[in-house]
Amino acid sequence: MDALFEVPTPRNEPVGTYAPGSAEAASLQAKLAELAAVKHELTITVDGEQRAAGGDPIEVVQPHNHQHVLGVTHNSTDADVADAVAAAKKAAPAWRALSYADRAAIFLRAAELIAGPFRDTLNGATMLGQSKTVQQAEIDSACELIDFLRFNVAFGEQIIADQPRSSPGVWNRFDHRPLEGFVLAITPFNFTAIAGNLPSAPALMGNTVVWKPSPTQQLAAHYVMRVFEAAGLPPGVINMVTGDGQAVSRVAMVDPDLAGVHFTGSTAVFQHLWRTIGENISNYRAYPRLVGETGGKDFVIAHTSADADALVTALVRGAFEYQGQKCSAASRAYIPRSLWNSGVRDRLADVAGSLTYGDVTDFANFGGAVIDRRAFDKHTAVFDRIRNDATCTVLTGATADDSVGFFVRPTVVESTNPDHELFNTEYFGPILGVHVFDDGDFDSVVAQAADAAPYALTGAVFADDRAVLARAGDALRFSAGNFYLNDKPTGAVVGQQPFGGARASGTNDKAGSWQNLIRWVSPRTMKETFVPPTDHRYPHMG
Ligand SMILES: NC(=O)c1ccc[n+]([C@@H]2O[C@H](COP(=O)([O-])OP(=O)(O)OC[C@H]3O[C@@H](n4cnc5c(N)ncnc54)[C@H](O)[C@@H]3O)[C@@H](O)[C@H]2O)c1
Ligand SMILES: N[C@@H](CCC=O)C(=O)O
Repeated sequence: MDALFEVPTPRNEPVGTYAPGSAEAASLQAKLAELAAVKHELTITVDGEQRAAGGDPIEVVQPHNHQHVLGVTHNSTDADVADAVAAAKKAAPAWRALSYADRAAIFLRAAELIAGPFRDTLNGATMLGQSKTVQQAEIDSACELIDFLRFNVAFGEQIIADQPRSSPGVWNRFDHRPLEGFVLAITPFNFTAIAGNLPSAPALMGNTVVWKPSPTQQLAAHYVMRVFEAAGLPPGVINMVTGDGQAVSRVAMVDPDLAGVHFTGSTAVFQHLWRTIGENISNYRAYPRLVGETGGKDFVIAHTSADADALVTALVRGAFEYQGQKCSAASRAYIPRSLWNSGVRDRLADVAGSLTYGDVTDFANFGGAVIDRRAFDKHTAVFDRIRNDATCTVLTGATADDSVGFFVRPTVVESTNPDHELFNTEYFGPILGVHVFDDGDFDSVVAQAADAAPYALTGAVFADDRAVLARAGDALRFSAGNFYLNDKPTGAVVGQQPFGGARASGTNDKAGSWQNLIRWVSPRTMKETFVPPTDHRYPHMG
């Protein structure tokens, strides 16, 4: 049917509380038990068919209980990826011929399925597979993913409605075509919402997709794929391949029909993908669109006028929720000496030291484990270096225990050296570096912090003095794509704080906004002249 429709006005999904004794807590606990009791076969999905990939097996475990295997996935082979690419190309003509309303309806339906019957499944899979507490899973795999799906439909409509002007006797139009070819979505372990958004955003705009999730997020990714199917997504529109990505790099990245890459993950991997495209640039049918959101070294800078309680709460939540494994996590703080000595140091160390990290199925815990052995080893190596560094004082933490799960304690380290690795290296875990400065040095500290790290993702300033907030905001203008005044630097909400950073943090195409979706269309400008001229001569020719 060809008609003009107005899409439903999106609203942010309310966050469930899962309070002790509540029906929602009981329902989720039952689902957690059900998911943990099964050893899942975590397949690829190509052209609507599920099958095991042909490469080496990979065990997907609970990070907080690494002996518990949740399922087995396999590395995809070159042939698996080639099949997925072929399926995406085959599905493209019918998918892009479908009206925007029909495509949008599928993703709106997916949002309602996640809000309803699939909510516990996605939350449970995210908790068990990625070691998120119920609060952290709820804001991710339920609310943020639902929000992406609902808001993207409205943003897509806004893009389609944006049309050029027309002069008398002429009708100018934009035909917002999808890209020619297929889009490759490569997603990180830490957010189920990002994993669901990266393939679905280009698909909404009419593209077909090959999606490779992270092996450590594969349990939740498996169920996101089932949601898309249950919502009526036709076979081949989103094809999921599994494993470490090597075959994707060998096959999909160099395919002449690669139309775009939608990536979130580390800076190093994105730069590798970009280089691969650069090396093959003359082999593609069109220039592939590159959208990548990557690492961060996110700051909190306090002024003497800051509220100490708000500052400590923001540091604890910003640095230690989800074990610091958010690209937005506070990982470096700059605190004036008077504030530090009048209680902030002791309260921060006390609260951080009291946080409980454990089995996330016990809802009383504040956090879980880091994602895998590699992350665990990286943190213990950092602790070894810090302990042997005279510029560093550990206030709490710097211990780790992998006997049951990959547990790393919330760690606060004070360093007298603002050029220390604590202030420029992404660890992606629960380590907060603190530099304490003389009260009068605020402006010079802001200037140093602005460029101390190669990243520019998130950052926050705490002050009660408006002139200070304004001055710091100017000095830090290019140091964070998401900038917070008197709030923690994590927890962006779709439609409210469009998310993304610049410099080494990515292309800043703002997930959860029209600015991301516009990368997945290639407009054709059309001009129709109703009564075309029939004489080639101009008036000045007499
Ligand atoms: N800026 C953001 O919005 C944002 C959001 C979430 C995470 N992150 C960043 O992601 C990182 C953590 O996530 P991660 O550990 O999953 O990142 P990662 O870079 O290790 O992996 C990301 C994805 O790339 C795949 N991959 C790795 N090598 C590949 C290759 N050669 N070819 C193809 N695919 C390959 C992985 O399997 C995974 O699916 C952190 O740096 C974090 O800051 C950024
Ligand atoms: N958008 C999330 C971070 C995503 C990266 O890991 C936040 O704002 O905390």
